[in-house]
Amino acid sequence: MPSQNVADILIEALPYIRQFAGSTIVVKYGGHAMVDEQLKMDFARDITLLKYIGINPVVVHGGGPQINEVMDRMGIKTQFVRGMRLTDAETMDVVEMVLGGKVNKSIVAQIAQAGGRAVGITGKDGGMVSARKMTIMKEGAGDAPPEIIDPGLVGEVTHVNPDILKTLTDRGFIPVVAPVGVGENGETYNINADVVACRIAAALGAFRLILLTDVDGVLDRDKKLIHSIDTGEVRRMISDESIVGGMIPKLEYALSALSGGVGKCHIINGTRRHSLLLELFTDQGIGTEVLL
Ligand SMILES: Nc1ncnc2c1ncn2[C@@H]1O[C@H](COP(=O)(O)OP(=O)(O)O)[C@@H](O)[C@H]1O
Ligand SMILES: CC(=O)N[C@@H](CCC(=O)OP(=O)(O)O)C(=O)O
Repeated sequence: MPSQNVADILIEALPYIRQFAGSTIVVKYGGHAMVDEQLKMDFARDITLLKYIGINPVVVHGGGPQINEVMDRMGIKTQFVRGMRLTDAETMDVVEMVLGGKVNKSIVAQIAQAGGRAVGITGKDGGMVSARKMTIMKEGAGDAPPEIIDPGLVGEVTHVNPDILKTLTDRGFIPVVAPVGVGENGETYNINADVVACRIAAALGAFRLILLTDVDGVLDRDKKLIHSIDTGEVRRMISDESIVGGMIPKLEYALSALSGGVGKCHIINGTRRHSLLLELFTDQGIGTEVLL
């Protein structure tokens, strides 16, 4: 079991630091990994540390549970299909306020407290994330044909222009991106954060893509961690429903990021202290590696 002490991790890290210097690492920070203030501060410190040692981290965050909490308070019902929140205009307003406002700015503030210089943006800034309306195919029960679902203002990414991210990282800033995109006619889209992280990682040709969630990685039916998973196994596990919900887009888009040129992709448990450093800087690594 790897140590959880930062100093110990760093001693083991030296050869990796040399290898990773100057490279870009995209970190998807899932809403379920934002458990408490201590863990959030640890995350901010780990991201800042990466920048200090010459790596360029780009944070793409979610905030699903944080949106749910506000929707609950407002008495608005919410529903997910295949890991996507059905998004009407009212929901879109809440999503944009929570993700682009509260969640984004609190990550920026915590990185600042840790000594880093973060800039919080959404996919709308600098024309970064272009999107169009997504349609969702839901498997029919038994022999029933698949159902086509209109998810409202849920977007699929059509294009990522990474210029703004490159400008920020080149100037020493840490970009923190909320997963909101813009359509051809200026309309706002709610995009699953895993999707945005994977597409940004591909657009940047990232060396690593790390998806932080609230489970140790992809688990089998006995809840045992799968250390590496490839396309065939992902397909099998989705069709026999041992992979469901938010894990579906995570894996599907992680695979497309790898085909898009990302070096390596790992799904790890962000509720474990310093999991990011343990993944990057230890031989054993943690979590699940996704392979083509
Ligand atoms: N086979 C599986 N292995 C691990 N987690 C799974 C699996 N199938 C579904 N999940 C669910 O996926 C969740 C992670 O996805 P999601 O809820 O979107 O998290 P995040 O907000 O971190 O992106 C896990 O908490 C778990 O409930
Ligand atoms: C379309 C869609 O589902 N968008 C997500 C965006 C936030 C997100 O992805 O957050 P997590 O990474 O914490 O799950 C949502 O509305 O919850």
